[in-house]
Amino acid sequence: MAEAEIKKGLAGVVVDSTAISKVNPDTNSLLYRGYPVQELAASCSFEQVALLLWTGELPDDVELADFTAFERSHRALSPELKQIIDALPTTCHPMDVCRTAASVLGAQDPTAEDSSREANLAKAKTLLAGMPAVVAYDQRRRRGQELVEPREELGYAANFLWMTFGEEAAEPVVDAFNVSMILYAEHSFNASTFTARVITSTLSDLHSAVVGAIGALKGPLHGGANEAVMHTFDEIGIRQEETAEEAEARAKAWMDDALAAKKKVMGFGHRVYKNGDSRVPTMKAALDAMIEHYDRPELIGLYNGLEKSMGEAKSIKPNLDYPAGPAYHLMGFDTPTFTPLFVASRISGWTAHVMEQLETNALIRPLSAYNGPDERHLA
Ligand SMILES: CC(=O)SCCNC(=O)CCNC(=O)[C@H](O)C(C)(C)COP(=O)(O)OP(=O)(O)OC[C@H]1O[C@@H](n2cnc3c(N)ncnc32)[C@H](O)[C@@H]1OP(=O)(O)O
Ligand SMILES: O=C([O-])CC(=O)C(=O)O
Repeated sequence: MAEAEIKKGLAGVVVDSTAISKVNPDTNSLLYRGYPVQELAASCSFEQVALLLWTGELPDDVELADFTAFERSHRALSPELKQIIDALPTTCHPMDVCRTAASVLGAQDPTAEDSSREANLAKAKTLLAGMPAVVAYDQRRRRGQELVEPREELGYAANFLWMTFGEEAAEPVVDAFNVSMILYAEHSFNASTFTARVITSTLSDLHSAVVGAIGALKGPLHGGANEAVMHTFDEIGIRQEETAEEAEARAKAWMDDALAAKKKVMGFGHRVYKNGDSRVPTMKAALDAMIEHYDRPELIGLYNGLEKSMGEAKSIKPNLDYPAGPAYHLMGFDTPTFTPLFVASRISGWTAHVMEQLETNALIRPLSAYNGPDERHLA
């Protein structure tokens, strides 16, 4: 067999088609089912966007009301799942709790083995409705706080914040959180979605695909970067008494040192976008709103300092995780909770891909080039 060219990391390889989203690095745009993500973020709720991703169309009033009623009645953490979460050490990463919870929810679901589109859509809706309670409760128990029950009169974003903090969030915070959920929802064949599609391609079940996707998202080269951004801010040092200019100067110096030491700085760079991530301007605007709301100008100084230095030294632009990290910090989330927030959102995209994969399934099984020892024999 002729030697095949190896495409490390599948970079530049088109493995299948999708109608769910279009990432276009040339125009720096992202469409969900044809709609620019910025327009969706400006006008829609996360619930509407999830339905769009799953069904291909934005819901009409009746469809939205049906889903809203379903979502609001499936938010509570079951006593069994709560007990399992309580048994996990608080030293484990919250992504481990998410992964475990998704697996438990699969094991508890009587329709888990039914991979019809109808059953998978119902499972996707149930998972999306149930994950906020897992993420919120896990952060609370680590702080020694009690479970907060969901409130049916609140929308998804407002209720998520309510269950996490036990108080009603201000409107600008709910809006910024809703925007982040929409921006994180879907991004074509990224590593976690591809993982979900690989698992689905074996005709395994939807929950298994989501569990695998959570594992793939955890790494700092993917979803884990939103936490890593905050670790960078912490390493530079957040000094509330500082002006934005003072913070910017320290951040620039930190970045210069980091790049001189050939460090990879999380929150920058992207496999597909080489000219800036299409979602960053919208998330940056949400971060700006949070900075204003909480009156924390020093954080924008850190943000600008890192971005400028990276841009000047390497022309590498921030990705979505860069503004999302400090925005979640300002909202009050603990840093290790950031990637679970990404999970809660991306469940919509992952499950849409599971359903799409099954429509025209082919087992995903690439080839490898062997570079081990030549054939040899025992004695
Ligand atoms: C929501 C998301 O998942 S978005 C992605 C989140 N991930 C991160 O923020 C992690 C940091 N970024 C990175 O590691 C990379 O940019 C990736 C993995 C996202 C994309 O990487 P790839 O397309 O594989 O590019 P690769 O890692 O080969 O980088 C190309 C060059 O840019 C440099 N580079 C890329 N990103 C960074 C970075 N964040 N910091 C410093 N240098 C970087 C690389 O060192 C490399 O330089 P070299 O050619 O001199 O060796
Ligand atoms: O597309 C990617 O490789 C990573 C990403 O930005 C995402 O999953 O949102």
